[in-house]
Amino acid sequence: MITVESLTRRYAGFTAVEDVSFTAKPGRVTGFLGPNGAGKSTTMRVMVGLTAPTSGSATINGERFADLPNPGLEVGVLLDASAQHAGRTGREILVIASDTMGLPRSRVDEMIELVSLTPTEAKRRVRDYSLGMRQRLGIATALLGGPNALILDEPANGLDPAGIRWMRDLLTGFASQGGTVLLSSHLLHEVEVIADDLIVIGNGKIVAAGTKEELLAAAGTLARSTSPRDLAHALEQAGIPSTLAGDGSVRTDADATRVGAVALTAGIALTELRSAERAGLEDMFLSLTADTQREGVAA
Ligand SMILES: Nc1ncnc2c1ncn2[C@@H]1O[C@H](COP(=O)(O)OP(=O)(O)OP(=O)(O)O)[C@@H](O)[C@H]1O
Repeated sequence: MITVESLTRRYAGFTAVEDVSFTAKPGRVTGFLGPNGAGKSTTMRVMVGLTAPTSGSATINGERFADLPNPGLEVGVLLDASAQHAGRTGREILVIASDTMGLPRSRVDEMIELVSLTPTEAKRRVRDYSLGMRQRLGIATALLGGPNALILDEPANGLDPAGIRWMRDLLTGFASQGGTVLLSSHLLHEVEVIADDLIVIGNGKIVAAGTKEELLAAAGTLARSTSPRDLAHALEQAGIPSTLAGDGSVRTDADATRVGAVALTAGIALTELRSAERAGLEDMFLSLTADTQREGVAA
């Protein structure tokens, strides 16, 4: 279990993270989403003791990272795959990490095999690794100590399609065995497939948190009609706010039954009426973070 409580981090008058609270639960993959500069990395850095909080706390299995006697046995961390020592070979990096944690050397070869680095690649210096190979090495390091929690910043970064599929299976498998996975990613399709729970942050504050089903269901209802303006008007008359999208669809937070009833009363034929859930995570993300997007995108 990863718990963040009332976490605030300020830099010289600038608030990067403000009063952020959430939990990532065992047995679940939690996706941590937000536009560039929203505060994801800062929050994750506080979790693993790389940045001190201005106030509030982050704990892993009830303990602050700095208080864990052998942190690698409790939590696997991958924040920046390119931050590994470039002059060392992949194998050397794993050997050093394994010795530091007091693990048998056999773990190193197990991990190299697990992340599908070939023995030749493992003997190559990290400076000559591709981004995807660094990412695999980072995952190997994170899993080395057999932790029950993982904190991963953009783990799919640089992976090829087969690598992304492999990462997905690895993380869902880890969670299905009771592990806690917290991952940040800008690959919304990937998060939509893999995550059970979602935390959305914008401008340093949590803008939404819940299960994926809850958050996507909260997208409301989508209706189409041959006369969408009349439908939007009828909804407005019934006290139901709606938006008329450029593609002629009418969206509202009201449930489908109410929208259907209003259309029937107004004598408007609907050509489509469904939960807007299918709009997907990308639409939800853009609408939730519209105020905090640099591009000012609206859903
Ligand atoms: N050491 C620092 N000094 C000053 N400001 C910082 C520092 N570290 C982060 N920030 C600022 O805090 C804000 C949050 O940054 P953070 O890296 O946490 O965002 P992020 O959500 O991880 O973004 P991205 O998706 O681009 O990785 C940004 O405005 C960033 O410039």
